Amino acid sequence: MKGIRAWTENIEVMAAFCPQTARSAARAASCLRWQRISPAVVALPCSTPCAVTAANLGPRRRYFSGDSSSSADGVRTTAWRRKAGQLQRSLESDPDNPRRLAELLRAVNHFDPQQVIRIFEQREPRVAFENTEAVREYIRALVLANRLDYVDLDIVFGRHWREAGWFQATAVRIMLSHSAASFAFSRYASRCPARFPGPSLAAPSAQSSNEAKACAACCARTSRAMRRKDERSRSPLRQCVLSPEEQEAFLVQFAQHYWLPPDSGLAPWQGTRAERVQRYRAQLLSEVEELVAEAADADPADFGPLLDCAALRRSKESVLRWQRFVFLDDIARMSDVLFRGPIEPKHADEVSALTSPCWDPRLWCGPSRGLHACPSRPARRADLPSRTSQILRTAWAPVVSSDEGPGSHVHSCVVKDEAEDYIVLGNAFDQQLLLKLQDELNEKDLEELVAHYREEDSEDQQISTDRSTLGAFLDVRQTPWLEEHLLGLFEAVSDRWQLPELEILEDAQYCVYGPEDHFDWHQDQPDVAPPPARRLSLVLMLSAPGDFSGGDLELNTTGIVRPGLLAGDAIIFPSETVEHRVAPVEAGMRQTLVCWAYDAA
Ligand SMILES: O=C(O)CCC(=O)C(=O)O
Ligand SMILES: [Fe+2]
Repeated sequence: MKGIRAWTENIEVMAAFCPQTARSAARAASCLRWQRISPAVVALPCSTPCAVTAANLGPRRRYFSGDSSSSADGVRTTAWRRKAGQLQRSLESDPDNPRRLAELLRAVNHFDPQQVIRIFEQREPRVAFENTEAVREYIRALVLANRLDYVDLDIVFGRHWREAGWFQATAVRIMLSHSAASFAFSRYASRCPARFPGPSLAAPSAQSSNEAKACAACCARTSRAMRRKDERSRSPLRQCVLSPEEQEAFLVQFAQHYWLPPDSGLAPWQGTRAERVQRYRAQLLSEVEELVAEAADADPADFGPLLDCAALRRSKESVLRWQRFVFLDDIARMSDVLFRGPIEPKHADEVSALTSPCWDPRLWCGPSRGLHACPSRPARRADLPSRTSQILRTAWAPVVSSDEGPGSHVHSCVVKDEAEDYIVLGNAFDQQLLLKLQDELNEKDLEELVAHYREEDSEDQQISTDRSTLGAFLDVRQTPWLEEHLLGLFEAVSDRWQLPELEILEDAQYCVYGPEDHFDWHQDQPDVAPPPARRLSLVLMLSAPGDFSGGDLELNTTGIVRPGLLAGDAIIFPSETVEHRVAPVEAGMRQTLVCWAYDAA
C-alpha cells in the first residue's frame, strides 16, 4: 500500500510538470488528493490537479487493463476521450501544427499515457523533439506509464534532442531510424531481447515505409501483449527489471529535486534551486560510478555493454545491477536536461562527457580484460618506447560481441556542426557500432598490422609530414558492414561538395596518440589529382573527451577551427583542400579511425 501511495504521489508530482496548466497552490490544496502529498511535494507551485485525473492516480496496472474502477473516473475519462477525439480531428486538419499536437498529447495523457508515447514516437523525431510542449507531455507519459526503465533516454533527452533543436535545418538521418520508438525499442530489445518477443523488434530493419508500418504494428502488438501481462508477474524475465519500488524511490527523489521553480530572476543554473539540483545530480552520478566500480570486479561474462539472451540465463544479481545502472544513468541524463533545458549549445556534449566514462565499454570488461590489464596482448615491438607500446597493448580490450546480422541495427546520426569546408556528424557510430568496430580491430593481429609513423621511418609517401602516432591499417573492404556504414556516411554528405560516386579504395587507419603524439599540418590529398584520388577524409573519434587532453583536431579553413568530437562523432572534409593537424596530446590516449573516399577511376 505504501508503495502505491508513493507511486501515486510520484505520478502527481510528475504530472505537475506542466507550466501552462499551473494554478495556485491554494486551489491544489483544496483537492483531496493533494492534501495527502508529502510537504516537499506540496511546495510545488505547479500543483494543479487539473493535469491529474483519478484515472492517472491509481496503481499502474490500471493503465494496462484500461478499466476504470469508479464511475467518477469513468466519466472523467470519457470526457477526456471526447476532448482528445476533437483535438485529434483538429490536428488531422493541420498535422504540422505543434500546438495542436501538444494539446492532443496533454488530453490523452489524462487517460492513456501509453498512447501518448506511441503518438509521439511515431512522429518524425526531428520535428517531434523541436516541440517542447509535446516533449513535456511525452516525458510525463513516460513517467505515468513507468517506461523510464526501458526508453533510451540518451536518445530522448540527450544529444538528439539538442541536435534536433539546434540543427533542425540540416539534421539528416543517415541510417534506418524511422522513429525514436524503433530505436529505443531496438536498443532495449538488444539489451533484453526476450522481453520484446517478435522478430522485427529484436532486429528491426524499417527502411521503407511499409517496413516502418510493419514495425509499428509489431510495436503495437508487443505493447498489447505487455499490457495483458501483469507488471508484477513472477516470471523470471520480469524479475530482472529494476523493482517498481526502487524506481519509485528514485522518481520521488527526482521529483523533489526537480519539480521546483527556478529561483525567480535567476538563470536556471544559479541560485539555491540550482545548488540543490547540482548536489542531487552529483549524488546520482556517484551512484552510477559506484555501480560501475562494482561491475569492474564482477565476472565480465555477466555484463557486456549489451545484454544478450544469454545474459538472462546469468545471475539475476548481475542483470539487476546492470538494469540499475542503466536506470540511474538515464535519470542522471534526464535530470541534467530538465535542470538546464535543451537550450544551451554545448548541452548534450556536456551531458555525454559527464556520463560517457561510465559507458566506456572497457569498464564493463572486468579486470582481466579491461583497459588497465590486458596481459594477453604482448608488446608490439621491442624497440618501441615503453610509453607507446603500453598504449597499444591497452588500446582495445576484447569486448562481449553482440552477434547481429546486417540490417539488424537501427541508428540515427545528425549533423552537429557544419561549415563550408567540413561537416561533423554526431553519433556517426553509436555505442553498438563502436563496439563492433572494437571487435573488428581486436580480431586483427595488431602486432602484424601496426605501423609506426615516426618521421624517420615513415614508409607512407603520400603524407610526408611530421607525425608521431601509432597506427594499424584496417581493410574495410574485408568488413562489409564497416564499408557499407562508412560509405553511407560519405554519401550522405557528398552532395554538398558535388562529388560523384564514391568508393573506399584504401585501408582505413586506426590511430593511437599518446602524450606528445601529434600529426602536423597537412592535406590528405596534396595536389588536385585526377581520379581515382582521395576526395573526402573522414575522422571518426573513438575516445571520449575525458580520455585525453590536448590533441585537438584543427582545421585551417576560414581561420583555425577545432570542432569538438565526442566518441562516435565523425568529421568529414574535402581531402584536397582542407589543411589540418592534430595538436600534441598532453595526457591520456586519443584514438581515431581515419578513412578516405575516392572517386571511381
Ligand atoms: O587522427 C586524426 O584526428 C587525424 C589524422 C589525420 O589527419 C590523417 O591520418 O590524415
Ligand atoms: Fe589527415
